[in-house]
Amino acid sequence: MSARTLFDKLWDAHVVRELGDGWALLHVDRHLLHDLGGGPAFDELNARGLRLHSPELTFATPDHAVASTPARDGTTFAPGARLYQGLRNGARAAGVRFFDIGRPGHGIVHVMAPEQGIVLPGLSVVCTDSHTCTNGGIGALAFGIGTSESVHVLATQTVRQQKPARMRIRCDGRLAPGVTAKDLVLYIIARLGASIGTGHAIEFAGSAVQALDVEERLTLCNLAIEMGARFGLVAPDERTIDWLRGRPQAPAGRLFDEAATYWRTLATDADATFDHEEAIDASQVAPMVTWGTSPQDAIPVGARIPEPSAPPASAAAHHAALQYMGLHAGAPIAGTPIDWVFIGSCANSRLSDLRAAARIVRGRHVAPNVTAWVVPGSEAVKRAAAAEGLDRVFTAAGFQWREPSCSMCVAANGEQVPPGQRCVSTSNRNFVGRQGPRARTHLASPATAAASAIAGHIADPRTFSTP
Ligand SMILES: CC(C)[C@H](C(=O)O)[C@@H](O)C(=O)O
Ligand code: SF4
Repeated sequence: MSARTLFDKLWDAHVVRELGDGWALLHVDRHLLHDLGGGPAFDELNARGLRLHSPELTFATPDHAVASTPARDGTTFAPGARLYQGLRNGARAAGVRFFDIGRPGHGIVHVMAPEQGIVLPGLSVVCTDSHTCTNGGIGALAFGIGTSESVHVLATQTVRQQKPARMRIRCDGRLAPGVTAKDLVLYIIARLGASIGTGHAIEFAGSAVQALDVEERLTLCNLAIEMGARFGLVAPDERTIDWLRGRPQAPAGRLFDEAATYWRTLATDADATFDHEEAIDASQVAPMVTWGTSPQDAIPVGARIPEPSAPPASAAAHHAALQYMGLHAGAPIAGTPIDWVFIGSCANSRLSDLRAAARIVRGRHVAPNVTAWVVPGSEAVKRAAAAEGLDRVFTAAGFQWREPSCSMCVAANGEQVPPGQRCVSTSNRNFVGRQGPRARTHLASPATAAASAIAGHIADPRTFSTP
């Protein structure tokens, strides 16, 4: 067989039938359900008199519309109670594993699925959520689908999909100290634009990507959709294999070793070709922060807010973004006073993210003008962080330590940044109104968010010595 990319290998392994014009019917190995999509999909399945095809390949977790308040339950955020109950009842009736809040395994769907070993390299994974691409960080064929497609998956365990073009973004060189995967991906989006990946599956490769730990690769692929790509991928390697060994839903013993032997075959062949290639010098990346209302509006934290550039349409958008954000071109972004810090979301709420933030926070205090939250991405992250004492590091510094939820990333559970207020957020979208009506969002890494919480303004994490 001719040389193939990682993406080709994953795709080929799942084609049930070619449908013509680049379309294929794919087998789905893991169908993930969250509270916004899962209940409605079960309702439609039932209304159409269809039966769930493969309950053992379907996994449900409530994440978007549940409160993150300490001691919450599924109904604490009353408007989300129906979604929570719809998912729970639909899952129970259909015999689907439901990871209830407060129980081991619960969390933001894109955090708990790889963490639990539900998602593995080489598997196809779908969810009614655009950030399903996160799972590509361990070499899964993972992509977001719509609710009617989810009903199709429930009924048939297959999905119709058009094969995208293949892109490789090679990142070589070393990330400087204090620079993280979040900074790298914001840098890539700023450089190549928020639509560079449209119609493509992006493989992130090169020495800088190989040097990332697995959780950082999940962060990198999480933002593939913010460059327009429904698939982001990193080839599984020994780090991936070590990270997955012993996960609750992963195979064990000899079966794990056999699976790992297969995973080692998935990397792109040396002579495989891509439809589009880009190269990034990772040594040039600084801690990044966004100034505008698209993830591509990212600049180094030490830079000035850019002047609008031609053509006029983009200049108008630039002005609108500055106005929405209450900022002025030419001013330094660092030093901008803030009101909120949100450390959470499927981009940056894993244990390594909380450790990075805690390193800066330890022994310091949140500035009096700032309300700062830590929302761990899963029950397992929350418990592991607490076992290391990170919860106390944060609370002693004046942070709120909350329960796993999407929370203020999308404010679907009512947890909003108040109108006109400014938030440094470790999430992945800074769209108009994303964190609440008129809320102003600056995307950044956990270290930059932590440094900003302490400083009371947007701050460079490298200026904080860490003990
Ligand atoms: C609500 C959900 C469908 C949505 C998505 O698809 O990504 C959300 O998770 C988001 O991050 O905007
Ligand atoms: S944490 Fe944010 S980006 Fe991730 S699934 Fe939830 S709402 Fe979407």
